[in-house]
Amino acid sequence: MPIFDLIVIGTGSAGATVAQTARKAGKSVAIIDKLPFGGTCSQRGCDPKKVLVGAAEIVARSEQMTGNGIASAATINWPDLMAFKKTFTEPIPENTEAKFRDLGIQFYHGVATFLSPKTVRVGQDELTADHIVVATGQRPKPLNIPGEELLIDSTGFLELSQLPEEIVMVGGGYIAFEFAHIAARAGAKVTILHQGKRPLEGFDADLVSLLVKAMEALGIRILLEANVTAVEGQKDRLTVRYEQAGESQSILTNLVIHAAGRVADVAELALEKAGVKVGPKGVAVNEFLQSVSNPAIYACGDVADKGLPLTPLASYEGKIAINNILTGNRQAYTDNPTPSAVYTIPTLASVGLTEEQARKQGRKVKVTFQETNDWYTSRRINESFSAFKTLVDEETDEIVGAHLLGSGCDEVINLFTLAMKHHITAEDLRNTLLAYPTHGSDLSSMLPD
Ligand SMILES: Cc1cc2nc3c(=O)[nH]c(=O)nc-3n(C[C@H](O)[C@H](O)[C@H](O)COP(=O)(O)OP(=O)(O)OC[C@H]3O[C@@H](n4cnc5c(N)ncnc54)[C@H](O)[C@@H]3O)c2cc1C
Ligand SMILES: NC(=O)c1ccc[n+]([C@@H]2O[C@H](COP(=O)([O-])OP(=O)(O)OC[C@H]3O[C@@H](n4cnc5c(N)ncnc54)[C@H](O)[C@@H]3O)[C@@H](O)[C@H]2O)c1
Repeated sequence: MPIFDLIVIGTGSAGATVAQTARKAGKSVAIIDKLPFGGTCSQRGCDPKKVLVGAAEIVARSEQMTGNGIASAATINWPDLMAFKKTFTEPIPENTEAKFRDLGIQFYHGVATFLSPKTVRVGQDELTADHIVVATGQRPKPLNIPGEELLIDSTGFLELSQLPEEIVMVGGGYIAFEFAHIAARAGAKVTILHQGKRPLEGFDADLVSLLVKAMEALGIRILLEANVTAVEGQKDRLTVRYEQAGESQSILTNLVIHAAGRVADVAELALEKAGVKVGPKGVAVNEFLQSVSNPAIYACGDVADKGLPLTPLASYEGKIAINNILTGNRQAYTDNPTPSAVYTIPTLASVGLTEEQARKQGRKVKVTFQETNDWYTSRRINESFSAFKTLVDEETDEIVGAHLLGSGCDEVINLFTLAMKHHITAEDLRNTLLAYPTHGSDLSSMLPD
């Protein structure tokens, strides 16, 4: 039985960070993945998604400017766009494998399953190690409805060779909103069926309602408190059945996409054989990202029950987990300001507390909210929906939350994050010179005097 210092399960942002750092520190390392190496972000998530968003932005920008110097709007050629996307995703597995080989990391393809607290099986191999890191990410949550097998998930959407005319998204979070914009800009008729009262629940309600208006102006239908009960039909002739306000309704469509959330991917791990406890949000870990029930096991990234399931956190947690394995639990997980963006057009971005959260916590904050479609940065590109909301602590003058809607706000949110992380006050920010005219130069006008 091969014996290692460390086994890592998962080759995504979290797992790869752990394996590479451990190997560079001289440890013998094995890494396992059931899918082509490289994880979600680079092959089935952030990166390919944003290639498609890039094309959708060109369509949106050219539509906005038609009649203002642009003769006609651009259109998307879906097969060409997918071919371009593949130039990013296809090299990933080979490049990842080559990196592991160069570093001397032993790699295994297949499903990892625990046999005991320190032993894992992959295919015919049984591997054992002093420490095992679970970095297996998330998978779409089961919907438990008849016809569930007729839906495709985000991975399926990012692989579509042709875009159908009509699409229904089940769910009202990141994936539903981002994919709805891509598909609509590529010419599809999109309906979002969301079970809750408001979509994108974690984001500022005022900005989300403006974003919803922007989507409706684009022709995207958003149905709220709509509970999908079944999907029927075959191939590209599907009926989605749902209940809304006590009434049974249905929609005929060509494609139904699962965008109703993701859960920790622990199904095949047999974690009970390793004595590893799992909570509703994933593997239960302490502040050192160590399993609360088996000290030989650590978990990081989307599969761990700490932090949000976002790429920057997966790598951050990977670094913490491996530092703790190498040095004996010295680095506690701390909540950093974590920016997040929804790549719709206009983009929605957020960091820190929402107004609702600040009020619940009893924080005394100055709240500044304004629609900015008449600001130069929006008018220059003829953007109709843009706004911001900032929250500044009344006593310390530090920013506790920033919420932005509009072009460029996925970059501007990083300036707010820097200010929050390094305790730069609103006054200091207002007095910082920033290149003009840029989206960033709007920052000082978003802060109270
Ligand atoms: C469509 C989509 C778009 C996204 N867009 C963004 C974005 O714009 N920005 C952002 O910050 N985040 C985004 N995310 C989230 C981001 O992709 C994840 O937070 C990040 O990839 C998590 O990394 P990870 O290493 O924890 O897991 P992953 O990258 O998911 O890696 C886990 C790996 O473990 C493997 N695995 C699972 N179980 C087993 C097993 N039993 N045996 C062997 N291998 C196993 C899987 O095959 C997978 O390769 C997006 C996610 C999706 C789905
Ligand atoms: N830009 C980004 O950073 C980005 C983009 C995509 C995904 N992600 C990550 O991936 C995760 C998964 O994305 P997601 O959009 O699937 O999940 P999500 O949690 O963002 O949204 C799922 C939504 O679907 C709703 N829902 C749940 N069950 C439903 C049902 N049966 N019918 C209708 N609606 C239902 C939920 O209330 C929720 O609003 C996210 O939490 C995020 O962390 C990030």
